[in-house]
Amino acid sequence: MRADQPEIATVAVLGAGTMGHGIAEVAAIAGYDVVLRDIDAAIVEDGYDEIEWSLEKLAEKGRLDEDPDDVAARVATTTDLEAAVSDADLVIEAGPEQLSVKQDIFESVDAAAPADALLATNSSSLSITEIAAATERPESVLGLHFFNPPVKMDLVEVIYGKATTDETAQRGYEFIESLGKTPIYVRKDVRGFVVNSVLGPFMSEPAWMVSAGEATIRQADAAMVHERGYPMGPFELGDLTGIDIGYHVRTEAGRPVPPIMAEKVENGNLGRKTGEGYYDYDDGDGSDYVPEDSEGFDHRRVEAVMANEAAKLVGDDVATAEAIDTGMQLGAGFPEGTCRRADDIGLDTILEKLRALSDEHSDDRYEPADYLVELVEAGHTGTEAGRGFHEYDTGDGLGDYHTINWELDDDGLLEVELDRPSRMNAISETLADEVVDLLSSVDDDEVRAVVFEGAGDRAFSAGADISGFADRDPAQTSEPTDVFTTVAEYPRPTLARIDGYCLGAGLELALACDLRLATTDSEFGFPEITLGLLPGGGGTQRAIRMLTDARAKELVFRGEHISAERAADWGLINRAVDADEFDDVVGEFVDDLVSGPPIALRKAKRVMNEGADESLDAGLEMESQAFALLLTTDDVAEGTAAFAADREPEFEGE
Ligand SMILES: C/C=C/C(=O)SCCNC(=O)CCNC(=O)[C@H](O)C(C)(C)COP(=O)(O)OP(=O)(O)OC[C@H]1O[C@@H](n2cnc3c(N)ncnc32)[C@H](O)[C@@H]1OP(=O)(O)O
Repeated sequence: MRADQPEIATVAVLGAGTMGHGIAEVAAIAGYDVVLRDIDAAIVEDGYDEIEWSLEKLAEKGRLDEDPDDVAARVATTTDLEAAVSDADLVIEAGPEQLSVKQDIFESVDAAAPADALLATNSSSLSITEIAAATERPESVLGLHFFNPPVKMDLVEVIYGKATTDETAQRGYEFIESLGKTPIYVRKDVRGFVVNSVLGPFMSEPAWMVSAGEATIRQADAAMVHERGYPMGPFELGDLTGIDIGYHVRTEAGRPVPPIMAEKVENGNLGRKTGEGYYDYDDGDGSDYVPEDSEGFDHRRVEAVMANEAAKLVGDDVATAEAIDTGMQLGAGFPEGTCRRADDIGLDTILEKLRALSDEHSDDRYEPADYLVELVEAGHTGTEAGRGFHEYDTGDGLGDYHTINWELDDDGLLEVELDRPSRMNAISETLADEVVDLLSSVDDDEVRAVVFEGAGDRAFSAGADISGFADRDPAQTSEPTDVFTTVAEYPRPTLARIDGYCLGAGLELALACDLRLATTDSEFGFPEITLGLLPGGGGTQRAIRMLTDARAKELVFRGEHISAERAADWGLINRAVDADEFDDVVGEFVDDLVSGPPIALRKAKRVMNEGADESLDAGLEMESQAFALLLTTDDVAEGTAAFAADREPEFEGE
């Protein structure tokens, strides 16, 4: 931010509908003074009531740090546009999706808002450049595209219009970060921005296939959900968002409309809102596809067209591959980013598929993006090649991981963050592999202790990633206990720092650690039984050894959550601590672990873990051998000397 630009303190939100009041609410939660404006007093009051209702709900769920009344008190309401924006540092327009309406609003805002205010539109489909043209200061206008509902959705696209300056975009980006949300830059004003551009083929390609009799609706939905792990099928999603919406987007862009889509719109079958769309919700069972319907669907075709769209965006400098992947995960709930998935499939395979489709159908939409061709010609064909859209670790360990973050500090503390907050840090195969890779590659001699934690403020981890679970072939599923065994056997003390849900495989990971500390708001459980499974990552065995028989079986058989207090009372965790003391308590534990004698800690861990499965005599024998060995170490000399001198010992692990 330039020195002459004001800190954002006051935000004016124009439009009190679903998006407007949602944006006003998240801004108020983040501490901004907000003015919510709409043309009609009743609409503004409805919007304000929705904010109050939503804040109460957040407070009930323990997801608000303040009293809801105090947050709501930061939102003022008005119908006077000039009054709303005259003191605003940031104006966010969230009116109807009509260019002329938005241009009228921006013209008025331009006349009334301070000269240095940032002017944003929440448009999801209109041109930022054309909206900005209604002002005398298009350089200060940008898109801030929140997703619905803003309170729940983490992603915001920060979009440049043609004249938007870097300073303007950066101020918008930093504002979004200050809301605790995740911004991605969309550096050119392209139709659909990033998320809707890539989501387009997810919905339209299956529609072309069904229109041509190459697939059925249920087959496509079942395959994309149960085989490829998407949260919804393309037709199910079309019914939810409204088939007419996709239809209008395509016609306005001058793009052909798949016949099945056109037919539905002509017949007024627009989806859930009309009771019938691709599925019948009034007289039928709605989206009633089952996993078995998926057989034979060419999902590669859909994913190839999506990857091609992503390649166009990267090649045209609209967005980076990282931004696209973040956008698709947080904005569309995809299990992984489109670029990352394309890299896993292999960009050469994707290119081949597009060329084959192009030969077969001679349609522009299969024309490979220049950037995709360049990557393949340069040998950057994806994960296996070490580089594709992204760069990959080539097997020599300690790479830049995708689903975990890690840091090894000078004291030897290795912090590992499970980083899939939009999926409650669910443990995917990739995440499990990355933890194993990290622990096997890091130099043990430099590590004195390991702390695992979950990203975000909702979960340590809500378990194994359930997406596509039902359809997974057991023979193809990698050994689920690998990661848990690696953690359990890691030769340094490990600690799980738990704040939020700790369920299923998440709890199994925590149980594989030596120590577990949790905030009192955390919840524990093995819900696997409710899915027809059992805790398959060592959970049954560790729980039965750690708890009484009755308690372990209660956890596994009932699948219920238990509170952190009960978990501590049962001995499942070491402590349940109030949130405001949590960091201090974790710090005290960690200090002891990283400053303790490394060899003695390593031996103690091993003797205790292995001895527990042996007879008492065998365990005592292991203990006495370890004790004798420790007597020969420098650390013992240091420990006893420090005791005699009444000072803190400095153990070197020698
Ligand atoms: C061998 C080991 C096997 C296992 O571990 S099996 C898995 C066992 N775990 C579970 O069954 C827990 C599943 N999750 C839940 O029950 C709920 O979530 C919570 C109670 C943890 C939280 O509920 P709420 O506050 O309503 O949040 P939300 O909308 O359900 O979750 C936010 C997003 O996170 C995704 N998610 C949550 N858990 C998982 C998971 N385990 N695998 C994959 N995704 C998960 C959701 O789907 C959703 O995503 P979207 O926002 O796109 O709808």
